[in-house]
Amino acid sequence: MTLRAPSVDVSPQPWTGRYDGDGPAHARHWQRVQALTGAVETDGRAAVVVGFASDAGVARNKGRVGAAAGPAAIRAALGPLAVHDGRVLADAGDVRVEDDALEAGQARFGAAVASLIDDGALTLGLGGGHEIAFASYLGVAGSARVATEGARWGVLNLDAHFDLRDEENPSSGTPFLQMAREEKAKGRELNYAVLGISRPNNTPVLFEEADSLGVKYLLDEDCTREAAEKFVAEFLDGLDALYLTIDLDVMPAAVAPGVSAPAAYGVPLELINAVCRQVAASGKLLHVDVAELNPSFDIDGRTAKVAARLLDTIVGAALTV
Ligand SMILES: N=CN[C@@H](CCC(=O)O)C(=O)O
Ligand SMILES: [Mn+2]
Ligand SMILES: [Mn+2]
Repeated sequence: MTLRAPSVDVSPQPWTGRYDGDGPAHARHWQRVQALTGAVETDGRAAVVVGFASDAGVARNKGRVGAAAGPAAIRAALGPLAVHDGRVLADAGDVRVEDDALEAGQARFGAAVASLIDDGALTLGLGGGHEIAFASYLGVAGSARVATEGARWGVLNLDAHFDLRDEENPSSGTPFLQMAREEKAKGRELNYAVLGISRPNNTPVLFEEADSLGVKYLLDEDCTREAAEKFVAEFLDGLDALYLTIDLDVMPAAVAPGVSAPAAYGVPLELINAVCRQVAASGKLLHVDVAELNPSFDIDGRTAKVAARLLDTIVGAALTV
């Protein structure tokens, strides 16, 4: 597969980790990741990291800022993890949102993701607040697979929140309503499912918005393993392609403290990990992103480690189908 560096202003970031030796017996992501500059020839399908270093959406949504440092923290947690298979990982670099220039940053990220999907890559977006989701949407909807070939696609959000706020100013609380409106303008309906919704953390108006848009959702309290896998299987059934977005606040605060809005209840990590594997193993996964990591509220890097572990699960399952 030939990967080309995106034409937007990004450059591959440093990766570090423990060194035990060279060769496959000692392999860790930091040793294997390929810097995506120019054109890179890979052995089979590659997963390509694109960061979205943005505080703008959480700031606009009156949250606790710090998510712009998320991409570097996820790389630092993923770098040391061992690699047991022939997976190929590349790093395109970070799109950086300066101050409040959110829409321009989302457009740059979308362009980068679309071109990498068109090259055949599985793209991994590292947030950033959940405003990364609208940036990801621009990439998915702009890819040839969706825009030209007309793939039936949907977005599965693992999140305690709907993020369907109706606000004049787009933020980390609005991306899925923005997507629904964009799709409507194209004469289509957004296929949107959310797993992990916390009833006390979403007001009635958000449930009404979700119902009026036909959003499928599973409450955090109803997330047994069986119910979650059935929910995801039924959503996947009607689709050719999926965009998976993981808001780390879907997990309990003890597991994911490093977010703007930690969850009192949350969906257990083992269930979120199982759903990630299920989606990646379906062969339909087009793009995934991880949102809301705020390293300044993290405890001993545990949220970053969770993000890295989930990405490791996804890449392993998606590239070995
Ligand atoms: N990205 C979305 N965040 C949540 C935050 C909720 C909260 O601060 O309690 C939302 O807007 O609903
Ligand atoms: Mn959330
Ligand atoms: Mn969210």
